[in-house]
Amino acid sequence: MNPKKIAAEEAVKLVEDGMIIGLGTGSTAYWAIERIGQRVKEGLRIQSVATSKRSEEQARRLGIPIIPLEDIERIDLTIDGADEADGDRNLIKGGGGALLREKIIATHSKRLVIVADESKTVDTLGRFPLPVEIVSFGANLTLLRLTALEGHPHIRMEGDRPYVTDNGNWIADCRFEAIADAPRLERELNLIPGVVENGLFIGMASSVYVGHADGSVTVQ
Ligand SMILES: O=C[C@H](O)[C@H](O)[C@H](O)COP(=O)(O)O
Repeated sequence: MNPKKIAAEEAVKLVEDGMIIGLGTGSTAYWAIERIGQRVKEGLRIQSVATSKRSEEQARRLGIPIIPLEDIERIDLTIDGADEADGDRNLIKGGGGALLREKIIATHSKRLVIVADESKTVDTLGRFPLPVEIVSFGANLTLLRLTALEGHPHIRMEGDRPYVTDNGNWIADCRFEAIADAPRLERELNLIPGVVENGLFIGMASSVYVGHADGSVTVQ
């Protein structure tokens, strides 16, 4: 039993005919997209928007209808993964670099359902390095501000070059270890010029589907 797969497949039971679905990014959201693809082949009628180029390619390969964001006014349900989820369903996201598109889609979704295995559940957010998307211009100065917040930032690398997001930006991974006041940190980070968005998703998730090794799924 793959806990990520069973959590994702359970969440896909929420998808109904006529919905506009936000497709998440990552190794857990992957299974949700696969299952949605199967259901589309069986006759499910939905439209979707993707949170990354990777997920869009997967959806197109599976025949899931993708619509441009400019053409929609609502998203009914988004199913996405997370790097950490606390007991209040606050999240760290962006381990796969998709946080900006994910946050835009999540903000405009009537429901954000998170799918994860139990390794992602935590008491306090922050052990997973918090991804912060920054513009490359003046990145060294932006890093100084992140350091002043005790974020111990490191530019994410891909080989010997900075990793570049779907939006052409860089990611600074920040080690806060334990984030005592996540709403405040989210605001402080986004006030830094050069920061585009950060991976704290506070009060956004409607539910978290957690897959366990014994094949069960619990919903928080
Ligand atoms: O940028 C990536 C996303 O936020 C992912 O949803 C997150 O990193 C979790 O990915 P995974 O399911 O692969 O652990």
